[in-house]
Amino acid sequence: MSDIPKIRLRNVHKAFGPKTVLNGLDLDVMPGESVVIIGGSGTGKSVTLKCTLGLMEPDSGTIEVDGENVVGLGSRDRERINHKFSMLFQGGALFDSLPVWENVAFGPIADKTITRKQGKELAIEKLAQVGMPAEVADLYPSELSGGMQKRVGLARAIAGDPEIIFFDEPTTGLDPIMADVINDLIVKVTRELGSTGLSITHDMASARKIADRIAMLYQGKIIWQGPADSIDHCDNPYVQQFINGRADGPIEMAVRK
Ligand SMILES: Nc1ncnc2c1ncn2[C@@H]1O[C@H](COP(=O)(O)OP(=O)(O)OP(=O)(O)O)[C@@H](O)[C@H]1O
Repeated sequence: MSDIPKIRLRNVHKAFGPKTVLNGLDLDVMPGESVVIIGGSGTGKSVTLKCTLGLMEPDSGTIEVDGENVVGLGSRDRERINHKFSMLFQGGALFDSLPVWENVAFGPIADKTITRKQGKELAIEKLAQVGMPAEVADLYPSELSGGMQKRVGLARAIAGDPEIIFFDEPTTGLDPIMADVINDLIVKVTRELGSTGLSITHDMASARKIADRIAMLYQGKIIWQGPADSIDHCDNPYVQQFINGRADGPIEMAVRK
């Protein structure tokens, strides 16, 4: 494993008007590692993801991908970096007007790296990887359940063999069993590809399952990080309050201030 992090955030700051959201955030994600950022609503998980993806510029700090600072890149360089990424969006973000196979193969077809015929073959192969039969390829997103849409979104996220996959609340809106199926699939497909994963979630069951390392975001910083299986034994009171879903604790006191 290389010593250079796949993703490295250093001293990242982001404010909206008077509201400071990220306040010196540091985080490393090593090649092939799966890191899950947890934290309460409005703590800046999405802002962190958007800054890393280049959808939002941090006010200061650096964000490196494979050792290259990507903050402030021009559009051509940004496109080059974005080719390393894919994302599983919270709502699936499928195009309703396109059949499943075109949704799955959308990126490679749009990039003109494959023909439409090859795209359909690729889609069927990727659908199989997420446990879906070939017949699903010709259905439309509206004909699928939420869990199936999520699987199609996952098939799309892996279609271009990305080096890094971002997962935005991958289990939101799913029942606990389907959520577990999706978590297992995330682990399976990222291992098969050898991809690096960066996810954000509130769902501790999901974090425990898909993370090698969990990082907790609070008041604009990572206040604790460690192996997923160590989180239950950590003595950080903020983490303990969050993972046990307690109303009382230091997090509530901070909100009351
Ligand atoms: N474009 C924006 N303009 C102004 N404020 C924003 C913008 N984007 C995010 N914020 C603010 O930044 C804070 C963090 O938002 P963010 O969406 O990152 O939280 P989150 O941790 O992902 O929350 P949730 O778990 O509820 O999705 C919020 O107070 C939000 O209102």
